[in-house]
Amino acid sequence: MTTEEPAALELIGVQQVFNKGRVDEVHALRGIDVTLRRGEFVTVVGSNGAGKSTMVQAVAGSVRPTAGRVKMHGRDVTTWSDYKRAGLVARVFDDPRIGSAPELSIEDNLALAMSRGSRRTLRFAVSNRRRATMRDHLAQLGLGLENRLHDRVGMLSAGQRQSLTMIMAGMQQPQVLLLDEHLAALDPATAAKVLDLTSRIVRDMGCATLMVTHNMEHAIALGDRLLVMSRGSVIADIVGPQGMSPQDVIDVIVGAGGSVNDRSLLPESLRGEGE
Ligand SMILES: Nc1ncnc2c1ncn2[C@@H]1O[C@H](COP(=O)(O)OP(=O)(O)OP(=O)(O)O)[C@@H](O)[C@H]1O
Repeated sequence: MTTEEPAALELIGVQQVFNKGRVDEVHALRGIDVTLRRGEFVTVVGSNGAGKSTMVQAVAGSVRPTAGRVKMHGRDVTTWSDYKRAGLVARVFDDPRIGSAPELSIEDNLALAMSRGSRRTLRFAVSNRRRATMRDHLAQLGLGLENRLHDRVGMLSAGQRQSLTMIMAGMQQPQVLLLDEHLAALDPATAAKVLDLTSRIVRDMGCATLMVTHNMEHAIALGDRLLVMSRGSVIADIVGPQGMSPQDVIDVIVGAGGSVNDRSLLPESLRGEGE
């Protein structure tokens, strides 16, 4: 008898109600069931307010679901704080200023990333071996940051900083990587570079990855699976979306009863026709 490896990430009937019982009550997640295997790269699209960020937060532990369970490698982490999940989960935000400490040097930020999930200490930051590892990782970016280890991160451009955050996420060796519109603030050329880096880091790490994006082309190109969210539910789970056009995905969304109110998801010819 073979023992099957538990899923890297499981969301089981996850519900999230904000402002319960008030006039402004919001059902942000209405019973989400999603499973990711180790190494799986899942992209998530959906209209504004569909619940994408809330789902990411439920995985990160920054919101506690109203109902349902979150499991990582078979372990129930539903009640774990984001701090307690730090050794399992890495997250890259849409704002490049979040995710690294501006007052600290590149070296110290990387040292923190390496120690994340264990004791947070900078004591080993001066080890030559670790510094060489940092230089190797930074050199892959082709931005010359390997020669600026002692520069403060606050001096870096948005693209350099988001690239550094991706490297830091990789160094954490997480079981689950969360990318929450992490290219949104970057110009197209920089976004393309960070996207390429993302794809390399994800393949090297072999962790389960959830990437929320408003860019349908990115979602189609990168996802082993593409999830479509609408009004707090996953309305489509497309395996191997490569080869589909944005219009094909929109047809799936509409066919599943969803709508596209996010104009950036639409092909240019259809913009202006959303709800
Ligand atoms: N802390 C909160 N308190 C109250 N309502 C919230 C909170 N966070 C999110 N919401 C609401 O929950 C719903 C889902 O929001 P969420 O941010 O998850 O959507 P999203 O799909 O990420 O949207 P977008 O693409 O616009 O970022 C929205 O109606 C939002 O206003």
